Amino acid sequence: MSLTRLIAGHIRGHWRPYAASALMLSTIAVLTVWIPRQVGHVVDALVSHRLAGWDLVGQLGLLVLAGLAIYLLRVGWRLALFATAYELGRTLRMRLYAQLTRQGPTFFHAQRTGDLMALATNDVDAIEMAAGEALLAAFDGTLTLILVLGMMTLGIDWRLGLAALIPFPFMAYAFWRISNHVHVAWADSLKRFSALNQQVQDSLAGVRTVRALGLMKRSREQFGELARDAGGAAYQAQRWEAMFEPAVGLSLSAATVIALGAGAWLVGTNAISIGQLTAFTMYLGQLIWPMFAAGWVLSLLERGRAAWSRLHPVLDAPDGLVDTGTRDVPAHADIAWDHVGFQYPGMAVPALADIALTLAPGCTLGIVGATGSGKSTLLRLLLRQYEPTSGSVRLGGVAAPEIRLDALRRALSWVPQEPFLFSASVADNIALARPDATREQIAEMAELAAVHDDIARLPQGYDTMVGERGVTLSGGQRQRVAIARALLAGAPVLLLDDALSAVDSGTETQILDHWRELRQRHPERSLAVVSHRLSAVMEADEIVVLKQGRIIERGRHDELIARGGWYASQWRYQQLEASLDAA
Ligand SMILES: Nc1ncnc2c1ncn2[C@@H]1O[C@H](COP(=O)(O)OP(=O)(O)OP(=O)(O)O)[C@@H](O)[C@H]1O
Repeated sequence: MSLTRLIAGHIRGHWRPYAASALMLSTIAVLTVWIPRQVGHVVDALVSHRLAGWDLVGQLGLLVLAGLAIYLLRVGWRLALFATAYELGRTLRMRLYAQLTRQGPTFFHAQRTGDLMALATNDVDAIEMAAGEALLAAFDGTLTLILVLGMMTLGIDWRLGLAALIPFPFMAYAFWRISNHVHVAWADSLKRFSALNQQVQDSLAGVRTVRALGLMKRSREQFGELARDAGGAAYQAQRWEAMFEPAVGLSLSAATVIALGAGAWLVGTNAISIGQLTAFTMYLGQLIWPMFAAGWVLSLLERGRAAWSRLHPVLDAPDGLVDTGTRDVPAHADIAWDHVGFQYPGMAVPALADIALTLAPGCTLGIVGATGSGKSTLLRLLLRQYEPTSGSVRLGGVAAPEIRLDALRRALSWVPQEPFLFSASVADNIALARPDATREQIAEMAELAAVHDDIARLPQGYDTMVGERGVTLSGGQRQRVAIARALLAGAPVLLLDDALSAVDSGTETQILDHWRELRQRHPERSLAVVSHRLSAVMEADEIVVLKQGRIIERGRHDELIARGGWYASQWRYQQLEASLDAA
């Protein structure tokens, strides 16, 4: 879709404020061209001594009233129009936001965060300006131009009008050339602003690393370079924009010289009066606005077009995850990885190969293995963050893609190793999936996740703000808050993806004991635990050991110990480590 169609669609949906603005602008234009005519009449009447006393005051009063009306109408159209342009900005931002929430890892792989932020701010602003100020300035400018030219040629003298217009085709040509340059310059400027945004985002996210490695100087230099580039590109764009005004000035000066020369001759031959020549020169002055508006409108439209050409591919990107499913997750469903294989895009070797595994309701599955062996990927396929390359994931016999995404997500509570806390209170963070939960329910889940005492020690307890704008919780506290959040969501399946890695083993045991107590109340709930620490899975109904994407050992804890393989040696090693720690 082009920018024109986007704006046309917006106008159709919001025709009332646009129509009101157009009406007000038309009235302004008529009053504006009426003023020089009135001044011309007054001048002629004064020259011929026909106007004096209260008549003069009355005529001048009309001029003042016209000026006042113009002022009020200008305020009116701005208010009506900007409100609807902001509405377009809001709609675009909502579309962008919705698009971002629908996308999967592949999309975010291809898009840089800084770019996306720039789209939501700078680019949407530019489109807003094109749909607001640019559009109405175009309307107003064109209307004023037609009326003023009409008054100059038909209302005063067509020969004088035509003579005065000689410089304008040159100006139109100059405008066309300048606007081409403006387009290229603004596209470049928006791109460089994105790069700058990305650098700010990276530096903020990695500020501690930058400092720890003593890279401040290099980081400052990099930033300086990008800031210079962005500033330089914006300056370049402004320089081209600045060319519009001299082009207008030059044309008008030439037109005024022609008008005065030809006008003097016409007055001399009595073809027009002095009052008419006065009005004519005032009309010439009034041409400044349409000319200036033309330059301004072109530059705003170019800016809008450059922004739209960056924004619309993102808005139109196909959904990362197509929700084709129509079915619910069957009650008491077992989860099966049915000979699943998976390879990450662009990777040479598969992350998982021929995984056949079942998690029955009420059971616990432990997933262990060396780092990079595919443990997290197993859960990601169940969550449909990626689709298997071969085989399928099934819930109660139904293939995951046949299940509606919202139903699938309701059935699974996932806690990643690095959970995200939003800038909100601890209570709100826990109640994310159940905003209507009572404080008692929230506290109960926090107790189960062994984080209640930590929260009680925070300055405002459960009301303490956390996340970007609040207190910083430790990695272990964040993990436990996320576990409380998942428990409160109450999904039938809990997935802990190394989600106990930052808590000590005593707390880990406590949380897993609490989980077993909770399961007495909800015997159908199941749990899948990915962990490096084997103590987290030793009670599981089945433990699988992964190596390079394949299951190399499986069974219960005792069976695996008896087997004497990777699990048994890892267990011995971890036991030894724990006893050394305790000593
Ligand atoms: N987004 C990705 N793109 C490409 N390759 C990936 C991606 N995520 C993981 N991998 C690769 O897939 C393999 C399995 O990764 P996975 O995260 O499932 O392992 P893991 O056993 O959970 O590791 P860890 O214990 O370190 O968390 C690894 O070789 C990893 O490098």
